[in-house]
Amino acid sequence: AVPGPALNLVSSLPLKYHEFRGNRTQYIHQLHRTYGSVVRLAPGEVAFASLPALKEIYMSHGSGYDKTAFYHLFRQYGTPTMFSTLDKQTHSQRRRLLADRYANSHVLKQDALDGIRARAHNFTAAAARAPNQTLDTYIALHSYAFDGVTHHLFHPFGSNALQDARDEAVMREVSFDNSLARRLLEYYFPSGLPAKVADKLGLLPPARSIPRAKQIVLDAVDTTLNSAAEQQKEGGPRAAEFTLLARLQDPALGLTRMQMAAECMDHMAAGIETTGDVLCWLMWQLSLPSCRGIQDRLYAELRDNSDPAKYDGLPYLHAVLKEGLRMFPSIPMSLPRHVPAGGRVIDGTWLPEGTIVSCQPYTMHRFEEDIFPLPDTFSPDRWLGADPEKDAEMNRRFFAFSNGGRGCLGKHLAMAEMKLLLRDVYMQFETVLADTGDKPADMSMSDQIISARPKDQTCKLKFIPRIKKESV
Ligand code: HEM
Repeated sequence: AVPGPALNLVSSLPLKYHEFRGNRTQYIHQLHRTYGSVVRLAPGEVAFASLPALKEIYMSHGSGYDKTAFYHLFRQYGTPTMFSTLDKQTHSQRRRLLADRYANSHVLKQDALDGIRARAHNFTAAAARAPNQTLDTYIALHSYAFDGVTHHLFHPFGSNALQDARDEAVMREVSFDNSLARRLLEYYFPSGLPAKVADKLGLLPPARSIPRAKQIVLDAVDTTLNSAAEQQKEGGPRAAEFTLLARLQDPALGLTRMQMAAECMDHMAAGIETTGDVLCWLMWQLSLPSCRGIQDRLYAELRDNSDPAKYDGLPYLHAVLKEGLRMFPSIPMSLPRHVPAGGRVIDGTWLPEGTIVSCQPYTMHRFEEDIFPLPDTFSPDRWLGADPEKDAEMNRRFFAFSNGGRGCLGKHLAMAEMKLLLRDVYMQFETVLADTGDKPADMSMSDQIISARPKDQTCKLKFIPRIKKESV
């Protein structure tokens, strides 16, 4: 039998209780710490925290095991997307058509990268002019992520949330969504009855409502479709060649207007929370007094390599970001998959077909302490070791972007965005926690549907210019 609390063998209530409280990831992590690398979550659901299980579930047979119906929650405009597709074949057909838009060589193309650089510049400009040098980095980083991803999706129709309050309001609509409980109810009770009852009793926050975000995407799709219909009038508005939208509109793909919009919307959502949250946690961590030495070392590396083209090959910057992704993976929670027909043995445990199985990045990055010693300590040095075998062991367990055929498509874009931002910030500023006189913000994890965010959704940091400081 799979180890775990006796109650979990007969009831899914303990798991659901923690899900509704936004605490699924920590609950599963604690179960692993108590029961080991395989634990029973609920009658038909088991979690793993080992490399053989990760490989089997996510990397075997092409794309690994099929996704569960949980992913239907990610349909956009009521239309399936690549991410929400359960069936492997349909998924891989779509992925093959879109993958080159996110290849590293494509992300690094000048037009694509210049837009991200401009947004990183907007961020440091906002920090430089912030009253009392203090910026709510939660807001500014989510604006940055929004601007960066929409540049890649549909430039010149991308957002400018760092400079334009109307666009910032769109980012807020998406990032401050509070519909976790309602969406879980939809998933567990598709009939909709419990949600209706809870509504009547005033127990639920409003349904997810992102009308302005939906409109931004539809406007971009429609503007370019109309101009295509007018035989691509010279100078008429159209999506830049490097964008996802330009690819989606290729007539050879045969996609409908709503399919294009749904795919763009999905990638937009995938690119705001994830990148914004990792950067927010990481900059908060770096701003703690204990990390002052880390900031100084990062600054020294950036100052000695000031050529902007070199940002990608800087070992310490890379190690700092990797450690941020290890400790604060913005999709920390278990990624559910079904055991295929006939059942399977996963890391020595036989499970019948249909069992929901998963690994979670949060635990994969902490559980095996011989691989990740002092797992709750922020230590970029662990990624700079001289032992290639040890590095390989850590990298095999690195799961922030998932792995295999359904792993993150946008990871090169995300890495470029995060490195460019960190480079620009830490070359110019030292950051410290702002002394606002308020109670410090709660930065602990609050699980949403698949992603997690800092609980209070605010993070005020003070940006002290390096040059001024050095010349004092
Ligand atoms: C730090 C930033 C990011 C992190 C940590 C992250 C993480 C992940 C993870 C863990 C998955 C797999 C989820 C699952 O199986 O349920 C995923 C999928 C995906 N991500 Fe990201 N992501 C990030 C940024 C981005 C960005 C900027 C984009 C750009 C559009 C993006 C686009 C996607 C897409 C399209 C998928 C679905 C791939 C598929 O179904 O084949 N992500 N991401």
